[in-house]
Amino acid sequence: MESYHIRGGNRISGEYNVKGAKNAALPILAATILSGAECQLSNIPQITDVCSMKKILNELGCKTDTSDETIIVDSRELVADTISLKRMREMRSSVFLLGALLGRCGSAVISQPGGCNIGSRPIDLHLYALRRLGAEIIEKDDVIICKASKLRGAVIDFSFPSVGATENAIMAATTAEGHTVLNNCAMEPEIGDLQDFLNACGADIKGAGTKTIYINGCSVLHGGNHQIIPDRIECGTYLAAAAATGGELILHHAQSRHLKSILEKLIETGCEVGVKRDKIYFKAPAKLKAPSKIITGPYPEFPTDLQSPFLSMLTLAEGSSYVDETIFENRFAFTEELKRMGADISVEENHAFINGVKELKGCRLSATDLRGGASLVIAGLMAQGKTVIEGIEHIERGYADFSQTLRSLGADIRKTND
Ligand SMILES: CC(=O)N[C@H]1[C@@H](OP(=O)(O)OP(=O)(O)OC[C@H]2O[C@@H](n3ccc(=O)[nH]c3=O)[C@H](O)[C@@H]2O)O[C@H](CO)[C@@H](O)[C@@H]1O
Ligand SMILES: C=C(OP(=O)(O)O)C(=O)O
Repeated sequence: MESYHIRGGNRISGEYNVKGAKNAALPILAATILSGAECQLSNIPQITDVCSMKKILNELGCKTDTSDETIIVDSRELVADTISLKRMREMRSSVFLLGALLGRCGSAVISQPGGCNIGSRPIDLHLYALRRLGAEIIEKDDVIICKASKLRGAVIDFSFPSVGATENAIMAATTAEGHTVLNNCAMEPEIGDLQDFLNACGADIKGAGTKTIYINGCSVLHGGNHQIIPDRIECGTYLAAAAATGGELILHHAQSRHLKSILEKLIETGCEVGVKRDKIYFKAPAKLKAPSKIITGPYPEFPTDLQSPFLSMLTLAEGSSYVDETIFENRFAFTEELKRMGADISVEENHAFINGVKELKGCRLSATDLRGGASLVIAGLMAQGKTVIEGIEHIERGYADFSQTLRSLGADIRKTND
């Protein structure tokens, strides 16, 4: 079983090239199916979720050719419309195959997607949108069978701005007959990236990044080239690690306009932040101050994916910090592990109260989800003595070369197989 061994106390300092966004790369890889042609995607992060998505594409008949951070997907010949239970369970993003397959061949057979254990994560909004576009959906035992002899444009009103449901609806509507209007959409930058990729393949989509998206269906797409946007969550995680350890960072290929709520919180804790084109210059004080309450919410509010790294970072801050998690009902599980290190945290429903303590003690910890896992690594970097983190497969779903990157930035961390 692989684990990270960390000896705390070193600062996270240096320079880093931010990788492509996991949450943009995964739906866009699925969307290559809609093109029915060859697409070249660059700035693809080398993470295990991308490997899982490539396996699914291959099993459906797509040919993939990978070199470093570029993938060419040739989706001319599809041989299947069914995703196995095993592949569906590997990651949440397997659900994107639903919109892509329906749009391409009018049928898809899937099951409930797996992924991080951070809440119940139903897919009712995805299914609602696809039904509005004319899909017939039968849910039987573990299997979800979707069919549409013809998808037709529709007005779709989301009751909540779900990121994944917005993306699945965009994919299915891209090749539907007629116009689609999506209301109360999620506005995350990764949705804009999906729009840009599909438009590069000949789609007619406008409005991503706002609450309303307009799609003129077109029967045939062509191949296209696209560069994935930088990962704002990876960027925020390394900033939290530097802030937690009194470090200094220069991040290259960053998109600071996607990081507004994050940089504002870091400035409140006493960090200095400078931005020049695609670079972020960052310097943390010796001791952080507790910021005003962190409340997660749909973009542009504070991202739920950075709630845990920030909470971890605040365990040694001066004063009391408050965090409200409004997106996922089970995203404080990692705080139990932080408490074993000596953190003073109490959780009531979706509120966490953190009283800054003088030190954390190294411990043997277990990661149970991606961002919670990254936050345990941050705690290990801050702690006295040695921390061992198990369950690192969760972390490597979303961070490329996590331990090597942290080591190159000064951490005493090693990955072992014991
Ligand atoms: C691959 C990807 O992009 N993952 C991101 C995406 O996940 P994901 O697309 O799963 O997140 P959603 O925006 O859909 O989920 C937000 C909330 O809506 C609920 N919901 C969602 C869909 C649905 O059909 N019914 C329903 O009730 C969820 O349970 C959750 O409480 O956005 C989340 C919120 O920013 C991020 O944490 C994830 O990193
Ligand atoms: C929850 C996350 O991802 P996913 O939706 O892929 O499970 C995440 O990136 O923090």
